[in-house]
Amino acid sequence: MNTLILYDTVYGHNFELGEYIHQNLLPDSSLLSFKESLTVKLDNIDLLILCPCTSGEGQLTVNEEKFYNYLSEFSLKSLTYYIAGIGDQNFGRENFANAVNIFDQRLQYQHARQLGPSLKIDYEDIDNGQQIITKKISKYLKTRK
Ligand SMILES: Cc1cc2nc3c(=O)[nH]c(=O)nc-3n(C[C@H](O)[C@H](O)[C@H](O)COP(=O)(O)O)c2cc1C
Repeated sequence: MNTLILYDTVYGHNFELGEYIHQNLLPDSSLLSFKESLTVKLDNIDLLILCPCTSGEGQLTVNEEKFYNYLSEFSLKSLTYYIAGIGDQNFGRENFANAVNIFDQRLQYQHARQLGPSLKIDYEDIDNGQQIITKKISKYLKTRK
């Protein structure tokens, strides 16, 4: 299985989340920043995990936006994806970790398959988020065997 984990980060939380998934759940995956992702041929990826950072008022970062546009170059019908992004609830319900929603809508629009419901994690509740992710991905890996 060809697995790619992408993150963007300002303060490090989403990088650490990507690293957690990489080290503990998907050790054979590649872990890259969104900035490094624009040369990856997504046709060759089976499982895409996104740990996006939310910036501005519920917006993508510049590098996430580039990747968002890059997605349209590919047919993603055989891609499975999972999105888990850390944000800050103090930015309000509409804006909280909204990068997760933006990518979810885009990937659904391109008919990619969801591994499980996308997850928004508050930066003060990361341990709980990691537990949910661990359960989801472990279950998925068992069903693939
Ligand atoms: C300028 C700025 C704008 C932000 N806007 C949002 C936002 O709209 N929604 C949100 O959930 N978090 C927002 N955040 C908070 C970050 O998403 C949050 O701190 C998160 O932990 C950052 O992830 P990181 O540690 O990977 O950089 C913003 C942070 C900054 C500095």
